[in-house]
Amino acid sequence: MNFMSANRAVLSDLAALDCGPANAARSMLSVSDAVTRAISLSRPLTASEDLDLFSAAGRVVAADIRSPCALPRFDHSAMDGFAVRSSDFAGVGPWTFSIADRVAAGDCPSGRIFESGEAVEIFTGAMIPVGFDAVIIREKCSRYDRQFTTAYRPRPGENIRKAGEDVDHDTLMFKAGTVLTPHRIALLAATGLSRISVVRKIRLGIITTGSELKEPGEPLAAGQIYNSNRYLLTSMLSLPWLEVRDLGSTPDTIEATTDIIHSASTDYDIVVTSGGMSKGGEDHVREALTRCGGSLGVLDVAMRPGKPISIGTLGSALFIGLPGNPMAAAVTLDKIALPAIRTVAGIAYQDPVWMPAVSDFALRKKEGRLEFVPVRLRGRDASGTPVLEMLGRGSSGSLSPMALADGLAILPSELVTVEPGMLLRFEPFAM
Ligand SMILES: Nc1nc2c(c(=O)[nH]1)N[C@H]1C(S)=C(S)[C@@H](COP(=O)(O)OP(=O)(O)OC[C@H]3O[C@@H](n4cnc5c(N)ncnc54)[C@H](O)[C@@H]3O)O[C@H]1N2
Ligand code: MOO
Repeated sequence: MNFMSANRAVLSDLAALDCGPANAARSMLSVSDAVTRAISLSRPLTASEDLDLFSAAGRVVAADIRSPCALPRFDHSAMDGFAVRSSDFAGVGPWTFSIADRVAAGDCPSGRIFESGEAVEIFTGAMIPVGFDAVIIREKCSRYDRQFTTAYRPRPGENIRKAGEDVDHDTLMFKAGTVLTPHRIALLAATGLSRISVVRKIRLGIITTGSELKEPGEPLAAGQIYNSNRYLLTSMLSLPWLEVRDLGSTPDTIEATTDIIHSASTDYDIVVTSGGMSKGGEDHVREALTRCGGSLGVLDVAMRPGKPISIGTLGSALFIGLPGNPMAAAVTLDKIALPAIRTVAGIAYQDPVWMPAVSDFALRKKEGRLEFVPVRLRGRDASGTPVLEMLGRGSSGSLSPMALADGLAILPSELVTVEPGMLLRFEPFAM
């Protein structure tokens, strides 16, 4: 792929950047095929529970929700001022009105029919009394006791929020699978709904594998390291609709790995492992999964980092085997495994948020692998496009590039050289 076609490709969808493995690696899946397959292996959970609005925040809607009423519920004033009839503004102003009543938010207007030349003092949020079709803000009026004068002619409808202009009665507000963000919870509250049927929390167990692993705080012997993936994965999966259980760490033996995967298989909707995915004599996860009756549908993906990512099934659970290298674990969890995990919760697939950005770096890469590079935003170029600074690419065992990055630059699989000034797809981290 040359410079110009790379610049064009960045603006199309991921599949266009992701032509998959080159000849040398035909057995590998492209990233987009891996995501599609991972999603197809995931069975959406049907169990639900009814929760109050506080508890439902961040959870996934289990069944379509229609509005039980219109919003606003009634025509009301958007400003403090005077409710008037636009037909009372004949000829040339100023015009004088008598103040015949007063309505504040929460009041029910008297229902009396007002005469021409009468106005009602009104406050933000108050119901518009029958017969009035505009509100003049009080700053445009001079008040003298029970009268006011104004030189301002309002438009019909001015400063009136109409019933139903936000939401109509009985419209589909949220489809099943919608995540209840704060704004959505507020909308439900405004309609008066107090209990919501949400998908029961997905039970997800995390197993870290590796004889070299110790926990932070423990003494380290030569050759040992601290288990950082346990904390990485638990924090990345700290989502309101997931119930994550840390199932601990296991040494690199086929027996221990089989035992822990077997015991997780009945209690969890999703089992995630880290490490032991490649093909060395110390990597037992794939064999252990087979011994537990599981199978893999995603196996070896044309990406860097994270090639050994594997996804399959384990009884009725979804199985996700992440590579042990920390950066590979983070990228594969985010890009391949999370779409599958979200599918189990009933959340529809969404393309990652991205923007075009300009590289300030040069590098050579292997053809045939979609590459994810940790980058930091470093201002904007003369045309206002964000500029990306590369933060290390060498080792998927490194943690600091990811820790310092604002997101990932995506290097198309066909690309072999990145040059400064090249337009790249930048996917920011969700902070
Ligand atoms: N002969 C081959 N060797 C490797 C291949 C290959 O295709 N052929 N693939 C390489 C790639 S790519 C990756 S990624 C890794 C994946 O390895 P595993 O999933 O088997 O992971 P481990 O070997 O167990 O560990 C790799 C690395 O990461 C460290 N690690 C593991 N778990 C943790 C943890 N919980 N916290 C912190 N660090 C962890 C581990 O100590 C190793 O340094 O395989 C390559 N090799
Ligand atoms: O996926 Mo590995 O992450 O290339 O080291």
